[in-house]
Amino acid sequence: MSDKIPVTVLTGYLGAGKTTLLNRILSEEHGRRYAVIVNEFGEIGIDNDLIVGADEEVFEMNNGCVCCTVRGDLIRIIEGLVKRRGRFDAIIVETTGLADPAPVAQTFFVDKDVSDRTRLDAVVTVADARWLSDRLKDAPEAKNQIAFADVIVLNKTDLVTAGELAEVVGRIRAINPYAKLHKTQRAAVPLSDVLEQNAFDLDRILTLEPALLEEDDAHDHDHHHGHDHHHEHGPDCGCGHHHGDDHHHEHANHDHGPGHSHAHSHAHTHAHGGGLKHYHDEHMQSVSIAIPGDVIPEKFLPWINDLVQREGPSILRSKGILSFPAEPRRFVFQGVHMIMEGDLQRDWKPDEKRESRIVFIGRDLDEAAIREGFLACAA
Ligand SMILES: Nc1nc2c(ncn2[C@@H]2O[C@H](COP(=O)(O)OP(=O)(O)OP(=O)(O)O)[C@@H](O)[C@H]2O)c(=O)[nH]1
Repeated sequence: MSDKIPVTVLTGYLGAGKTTLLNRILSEEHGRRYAVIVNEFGEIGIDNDLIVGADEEVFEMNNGCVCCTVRGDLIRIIEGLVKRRGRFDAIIVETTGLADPAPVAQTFFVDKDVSDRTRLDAVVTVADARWLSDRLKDAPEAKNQIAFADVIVLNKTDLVTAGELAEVVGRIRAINPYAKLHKTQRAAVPLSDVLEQNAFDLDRILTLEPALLEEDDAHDHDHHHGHDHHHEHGPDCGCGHHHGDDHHHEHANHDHGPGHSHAHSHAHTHAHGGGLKHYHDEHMQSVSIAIPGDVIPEKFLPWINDLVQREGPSILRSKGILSFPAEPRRFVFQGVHMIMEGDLQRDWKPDEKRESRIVFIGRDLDEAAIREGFLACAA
């Protein structure tokens, strides 16, 4: 593994329990030292006061909305931090409850100085079991935070019945079938389940359990399968903030034009055996396609580049592991909206089945076209 500093992006809707989790992280005896970067939206210093722990350094970014100003701020703070390497082992970025995690996540790919020194370890989303279902209906940023998550801490389970909890899990799985999900009270989750996950590590990018890809819900009730579904709708960055004309998203391609609309989830319920419910989310969906063998890089690379350029606003996350003919190494890529990176990584192991697999999480994806395009790259 690289000696890059791991960064955890902690997100979640207002009041979900981010500060509770952060306090737990900072007060537990884990022998690690964390630098914490807190993004405040408007209120100065409040979260800072709530955070316990003497050894940690807390940096605040008060310059407004995380999705607009932060890149520059975050880059400056991280550059300052890495110069003082040795005083801490890892970084946690807590974002405001209204933030789209995309620009924060992108910072770790886009900025060379930052990406040379740090690696995005995981996006951890804290969700409120009592209110999440409602917020998924009326708050696009809440949905984005779920869609982006590598780890979901489903908190405040004390406030719901078992049936309500199963329902909210079903709704989460309709949006993001891949994240690890932990149900908690007071964000009490073993820190080893939240920190240092390597969820974004290019070498372990597909943390998907193969079973998740099968149409089979027998193995674990948490592993509901997101049913792909598409629907015509304009692109929607979902950031939920109104932006002036004076800011630029260099590569991020957030569409704040007339197509900016709030996604409402009109969930359909399907009762399955055992009382489990599967929800379809008409706007947020996942597409996962596997080719049982090689793809041709000269076909695949132009195709994927073109796809993320064109569909970037609606693709929240993309990941893939590819097998190229006569190439002993695995080609691994990941992306956030239209920013994508990929390279050849470790060798395929002798006992590993060489296959090519891609996953997208996004809004209103044209699954049939994506599938057709990818299959056309098969060797
Ligand atoms: N009932 C219940 N309350 C909880 C739980 N976890 C946290 N809380 C309470 O929920 C409130 C919000 O928790 P915070 O940790 O401040 O949430 P946050 O996500 O940091 O909130 P913002 O900073 O406003 O976005 C606090 O009053 C917590 O004490 C839980 O599991 N059950």
